[in-house]
Amino acid sequence: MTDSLVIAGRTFQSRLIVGTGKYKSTEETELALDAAGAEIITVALRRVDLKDKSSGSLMSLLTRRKDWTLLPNTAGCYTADEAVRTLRLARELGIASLVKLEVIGDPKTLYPDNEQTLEAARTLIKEGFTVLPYCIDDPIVCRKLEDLGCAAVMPLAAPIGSGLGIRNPHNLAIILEHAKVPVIVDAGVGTASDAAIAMELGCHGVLMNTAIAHAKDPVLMASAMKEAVSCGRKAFLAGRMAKSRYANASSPTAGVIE
Ligand SMILES: CC(=O)[C@@H](O)[C@H](O)COP(=O)(O)O
Repeated sequence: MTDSLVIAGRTFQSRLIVGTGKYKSTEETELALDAAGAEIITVALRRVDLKDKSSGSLMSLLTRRKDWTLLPNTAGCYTADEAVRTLRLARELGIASLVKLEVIGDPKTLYPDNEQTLEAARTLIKEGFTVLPYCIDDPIVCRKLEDLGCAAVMPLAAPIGSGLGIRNPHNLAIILEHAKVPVIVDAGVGTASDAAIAMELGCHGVLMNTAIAHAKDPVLMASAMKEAVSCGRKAFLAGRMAKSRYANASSPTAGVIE
């Protein structure tokens, strides 16, 4: 059975999107990303030297791995204007037009600024970018982003780097009920069960960085995340049994021969 993630007409086999920050070395980054089986790799435009393709640099790895789809992101941008300018620059350097829009509202929570995110999305979409916005887990903001033409919505599970896991499964369920574009949980995943829960809820993918990069063994955690996303997706497709307050014997008594 083929069960692919489709974003703006592009098909991906992996539903796990991973970041490239916080690793100890470029070698460790590559090993972890391979263990995650990720096809879409996000890179913070403001945190890497895009022109440094020297041996051992992150850009040399990202340029070499033609099998990865780069998802440049605007981490560290606090206004729509900054985010738009950052992505225009990346486009001039030939980095893909599929982009992760991240406009941060404050450095302590790293929560997104809704107004600025909407404004930046509007401009970028007009300019032909395919926009995947990081956003709050608010069904209204997600609907507005979708209405603007975003190719997916990426509500957070919890604050970036917090590892707190899915804080509001009910909001995610409402977002999923109404969205016609993929819903990708982005940020705050701490361990494999968080990723599985997101997928069991029906999310179309999970984006994460810190849970893998800051695990004691990032490569092992990356492979755990790969399996968790896949298991969660299978459980969602299989459809969970109904919950019941009372027991229901595994060997039914009806028809038992006395
Ligand atoms: C890499 C990236 O894009 C982060 O800004 C993202 O939101 C991941 O967050 P975590 O580090 O909490 O997984």
